[in-house]
Amino acid sequence: MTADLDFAGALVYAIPLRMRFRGITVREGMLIEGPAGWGEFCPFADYDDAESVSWLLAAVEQATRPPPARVRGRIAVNCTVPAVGPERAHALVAASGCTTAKVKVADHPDALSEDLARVEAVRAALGPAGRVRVDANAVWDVATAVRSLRLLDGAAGGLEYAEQPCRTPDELAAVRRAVDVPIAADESIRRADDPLRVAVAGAADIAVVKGTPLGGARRALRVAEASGLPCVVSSALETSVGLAGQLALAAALPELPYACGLGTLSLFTGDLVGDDASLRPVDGAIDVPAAPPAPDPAKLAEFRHPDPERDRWWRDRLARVRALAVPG
Ligand SMILES: O=C(O)CCC(=O)C1=CC=C[C@@H](O)[C@@H]1C(=O)O
Ligand SMILES: [Mg+2]
Repeated sequence: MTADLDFAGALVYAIPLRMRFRGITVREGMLIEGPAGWGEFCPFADYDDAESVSWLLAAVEQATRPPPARVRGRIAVNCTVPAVGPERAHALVAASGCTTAKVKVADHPDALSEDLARVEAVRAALGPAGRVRVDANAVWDVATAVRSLRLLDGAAGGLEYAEQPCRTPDELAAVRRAVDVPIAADESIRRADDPLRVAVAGAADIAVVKGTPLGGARRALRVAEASGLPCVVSSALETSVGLAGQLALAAALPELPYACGLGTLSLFTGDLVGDDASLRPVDGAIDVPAAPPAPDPAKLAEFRHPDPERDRWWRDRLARVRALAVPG
């Protein structure tokens, strides 16, 4: 299946972010061309080779197969608010055109007062009809999650949901029993040994499905079905090339009751496709492209990784992950 892919000609990119997100300030990855278009291979540095196999499968699916059948052509998205001060958070939300915002919280051990101020500012920017969700990226213990979520729910004037407050499904279930805020599972699904078998029903109200780390749109659709829960599609900070695959997933899900976390190009200083093809939200939603957009040569020249050692690191990583994906 991978014989048609131009692995040797894969391109390594580096795009600075506008603000630190998930501990990174520059997003790196690779673009790979195949018979159906371009795919993006961009596991974060903390994903080891074995965990990166599914990221490669997502790139291969997109470069070799057409997107799955869609049931919608436009995807409502949330504004993503990193761990920034309240003024910046307010400005980001006000400029986004979105009516839902996802606020990063628990960025460091003493973050709660900053988190409360950020959430209040986001509510003020959205007005009473907007929706505010938070994401703690699995760092709280159960007691801290329960205490923090009660306070954040108050500061937000009602939270839509809390994403991955703790690490394990058992901890999520305990938090879910103790608070009124709905719970969404993210890392419990995308970093599970077998996302098709992970039991999040009972531990969560909502499943966050990310097509890129889950092995592509088709595999993510199976994970969504196996979860038995309403789903939110969320980005893994791809350029427009990889985001197209995530939008294809969001377009194919039978039900999509929540805004998706796919407005993340606002965190980037640039993109790899032309400005007219860049998958940025307009009025809080993104139109699903018919096929993954092709990179623009001028943008590739601008964002080609400037460090030859880093370029080599990505090529070596791709070779190792390919060897794991296709043994022998
Ligand atoms: O869901 C969103 O609004 C944006 C995407 C997002 O938050 C994430 C993207 C990439 C890595 C993750 O740590 C992070 C998440 O935890 O959901
Ligand atoms: Mg998350």
